[in-house]
Amino acid sequence: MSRPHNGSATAAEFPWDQVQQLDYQDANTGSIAQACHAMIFAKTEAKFVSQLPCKAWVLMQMRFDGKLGFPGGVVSDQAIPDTTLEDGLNREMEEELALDMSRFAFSKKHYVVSHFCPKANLILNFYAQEVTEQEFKEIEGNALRAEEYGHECLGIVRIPLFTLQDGHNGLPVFLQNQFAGTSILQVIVGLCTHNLMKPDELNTAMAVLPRHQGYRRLVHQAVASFRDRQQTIRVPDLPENRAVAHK
Ligand SMILES: O=c1[nH]cnc2c1ncn2[C@H]1C[C@H](O)[C@@H](COP(=O)(O)OP(=O)(O)O)O1
Repeated sequence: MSRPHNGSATAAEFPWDQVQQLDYQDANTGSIAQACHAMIFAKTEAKFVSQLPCKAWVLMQMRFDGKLGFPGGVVSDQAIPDTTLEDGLNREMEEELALDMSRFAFSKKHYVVSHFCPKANLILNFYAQEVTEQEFKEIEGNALRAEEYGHECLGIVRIPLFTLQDGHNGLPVFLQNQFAGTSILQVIVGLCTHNLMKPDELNTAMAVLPRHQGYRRLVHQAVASFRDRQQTIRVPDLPENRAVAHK
């Protein structure tokens, strides 16, 4: 299978490129593997030590390899094939989180963005689903009883979406962990597309990611394409968007 279509092929400067989503069968008939991962989050009024707004609880996991990542996995290598990408994602969510499919099944409406890694010949599809605070706590609790808990998933973590007064501890420090695949990019894209990160916070995040400056272009692309698909979702005022608007 040839390289997936990409609006701006500048992969040389960065190992990942945004691509249009292929369907499950396309991946299975070619040599490209596909993975799906998902962000589950709940907006909250809760405050950290009664002062700092938490904004949202965002679920990630400590993986078996010591890296942080979202629940999910490869969906194109199954002995019994999944029918769709979302079937594959939901199968992974049941295995890793024991997610109740009667209430929280992922579908196309939760799709956010896809990136292709030519080196690994792998497409990484990303989804996000908002739940209530009560549901979030339930999902966290259930995850301890999941089949993969203690194996592929060594723990459930929440992203600290606040920065302490020193301007460093909190989100900036969290972002310096090791992340699997594109998951650090997905964190930022997920927060921006779902209005959980303001432009100044995005700039702080980018400043602490010197190894990942290529993500700035990809965050901009991902937010723009998400906005095109979901007209009703307000797009954060990214610096790049302002530059485009002023042209
Ligand atoms: O959360 C993630 N976001 C993006 N890419 C990820 C994430 N977690 C892992 N990865 C990358 C790294 C691996 O190359 C593949 C497969 O991921 P994994 O979840 O380990 O899948 P399997 O358990 O092997 O099915 O994606």
